[in-house]
Parts: sequence; C-alpha cells; structure tokens
Amino acid sequence: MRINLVLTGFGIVGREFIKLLEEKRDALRGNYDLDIRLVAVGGRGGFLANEDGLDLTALGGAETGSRSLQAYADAQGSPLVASFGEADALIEATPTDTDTGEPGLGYIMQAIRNRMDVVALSKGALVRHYNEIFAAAATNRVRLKFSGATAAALPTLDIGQISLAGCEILSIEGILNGTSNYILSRMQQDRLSFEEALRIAQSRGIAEANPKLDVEGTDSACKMLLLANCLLGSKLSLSDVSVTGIVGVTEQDLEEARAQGSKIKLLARARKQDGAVRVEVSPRKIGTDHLLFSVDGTNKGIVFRTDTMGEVGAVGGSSSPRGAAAAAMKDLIHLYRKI
Ligand SMILES: NC(=O)C1=CN([C@@H]2O[C@H](COP(=O)(O)OP(=O)(O)OC[C@H]3O[C@@H](n4cnc5c(N)ncnc54)[C@H](OP(=O)(O)O)[C@@H]3O)[C@@H](O)[C@H]2O)C=CC1
Ligand SMILES: N[C@@H](CC=O)C(=O)O
Repeated sequence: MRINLVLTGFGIVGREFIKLLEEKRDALRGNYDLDIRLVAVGGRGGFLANEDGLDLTALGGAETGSRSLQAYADAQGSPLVASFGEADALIEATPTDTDTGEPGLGYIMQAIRNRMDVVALSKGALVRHYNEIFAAAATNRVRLKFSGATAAALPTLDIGQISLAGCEILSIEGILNGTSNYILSRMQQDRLSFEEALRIAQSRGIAEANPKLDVEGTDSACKMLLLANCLLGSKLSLSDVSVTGIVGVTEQDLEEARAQGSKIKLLARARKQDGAVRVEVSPRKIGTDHLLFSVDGTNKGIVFRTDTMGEVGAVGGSSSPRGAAAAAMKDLIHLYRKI
C-alpha cells in the first residue's frame, strides 16, 4: 500500500523521522506492506515538494531548519512552495506553543480539510483546540493519532485505549517529561547544577525549543491533560491544571531526600474525584515503595490504577528525538497496517 506523507517542522525530530523512514523502508514493506513516500516537507520558509518522493538520504543528512530546505530547493532548481497539497497523512512536528496552538493548529486543520490523517508530535494545537480538531476530523472522516505528544516512546495512550479496554481508569500518575527527570536525576545523583543538567538535556535534543515548557511543568501538564481528556473523559483546559515545575527544587531539598533514601520526581497526576477529574503537576518526594522510584535520567514512566486490572504501568521510553520519531512511525503503522 502506497502512503504519501507531508511533514511539517524540519527540526531535530522531523529529520529523525526522515532518517527512520529510510532506515525502516524494507521493514515497513516486508512487515506491514507499507510503501511510504515523503512528498512534502516544510519549515517557516515554505515547502519542498515532489509528488514522486523527496530524497530521504539528502534530507536525513542535512542540517535542520528552513535554511537547509531552501538550500535543498536551490540545489534541485525547484523553488519552495507556500503550502502543501493533497497527500494521505500529515506528520506534525513544529514547535509547541501552548498559548496559540500555532503553527501546528493551522497545519493540522489544513490537513483535515484536505482529508488527510494526522499524526501529531507537537502538543499546542491539541491542548488548546482538542474538541474543535476532533470535530473537524470526524466531519471529514479522517483519523488522528498523537503518541508523540503524550510521552512519545513511552506507551501511554496505547495502554489506556487498547490494553485497558473495558476497565475504568481511576487515576493516572506519570513521570512524563524527560528533561525534568534528567535534571533532577543528575542533580540528585551526581550533584550537577540545574543549569549544567539542562544544558546537557538541550544538547541531546530532548528539551523543548522553549525549555521553560519543560522545567516549569507545562510539558508534563500538556501530556497528562491530553491523557485525561482522552482516557478519563474530562474536558479540561490547561488553565484547569495546577502546575508547579522543578525550578523551585533546591539542592538542599535533593540532599534531604537523598539522606532519607527518597527521590524527588516531577509527577503528573490525573484522578477522578467526586465526579470530576483533577489534573496536577508538582515535584514530589517518593520512596522505594513507589512504582516510579527507579525511573531515572531521560526515562519516563506511567502507572494506571483501574477498577478491574489493578495497577498497570510502563517505564522506559527514554526521551530522545529518535524515540519521538519512532512513536510517530508507530502511529502511522497503526493507521495503515492491514497485517
Ligand atoms: N525533541 C523531542 O524529544 C520531542 C519533541 N516533541 C515535539 O515535537 C515537536 C518538534 O520538536 P523538535 O524537533 O525537538 O523541535 P525543533 O525546534 O528542533 O524543530 C522544530 C522545527 O520546526 C520549524 N518551524 C518553526 N516554525 C515553523 C512553521 N511555522 N512552519 C513549519 N516549520 C516551522 C523550525 O525550523 P524553522 O524555524 O527554520 O522553519 C524547526 O526546525 C515539538 O512540538 C515538541 O514538543 C515530542 C516528543 C519528543
Ligand atoms: N521535552 C520533552 C520531549 C517531548 O515531549 C521531554 O523532555 O520529555
């Protein structure tokens, strides 16, 4: 089956996705009967487009960003175009902006109008305009997946939607932001400064373009909000979430926790209470009896508490551009696999 794709956002994750498309080409064909062709990729400066498929090797080896797309276009002698045309699916990997949802919102809505399925990695549009996006998708009979926006390589939505089908999910607790977890782990275990640990997380490509989203807790809040609205049936906005990040965690706090055999973790929680759903994010001291105690470094973790299956969790899914790209690829496979 031939699938034509558009990619918005030629950043670290976007480029990693292109590399994976090439690396996994044979496996996608052999295991899933999917022949995936990238027909457009766009940045702020416009779109490279070729209905016969773009050169994945050249793009995978190029610098990220719009200037690089312009250089590719110049080398090919074909100008960038203002927008993308029709295709089967959009992979949305532009920066997350939780105030406006843009630029992801515009691209997602355009894709839906073009009757394209959507795989979102950015969170802004979904967090700000979840209902509107899903209503438009239903009207246009297209499908939307967003593992990349809900902790990426760590399975979260899949567990809630598939593995826990038939259960009532009573609460969800998670370490959902790799950057914050990395900073806390390195500060606590290696006595690194906050700034140095953040700098390393940035150099690994896992921090948001605006790292305040990570360290002030917004990224964790976005992920848990999406999980709650999707799995617990709430209709909450970001303003309904109580959010405290890790910027106020001091070396002394970490030292005290260490002395007690505890750890401080940035926990995102959603729970049903008195007929409503409450979502909060805050740093918490946890002991060895907590299921997420051993989740260190860039790893993440999630625990669902259910009425019939007890506690079910997953840990790992280290934050990385490759893991994020792989999560988008997983979504794509599930959209189109017949086998
Ligand atoms: N990094 C990670 O590990 C993960 C990231 N994500 C999400 O994936 C998304 C991308 O992350 P990441 O690749 O790290 O971020 P980057 O900042 O590396 O990449 C984003 C790219 O988008 C481009 N861009 C900016 N504005 C626009 C626009 N209006 N139209 C099209 N392209 C635009 C930028 O290039 P230019 O401005 O030159 O066009 C930039 O190269 C984010 O929303 C993030 O939250 C999700 C899971 C994990
Ligand atoms: N910035 C995030 C990656 C994308 O979701 C993180 O640190 O986990």
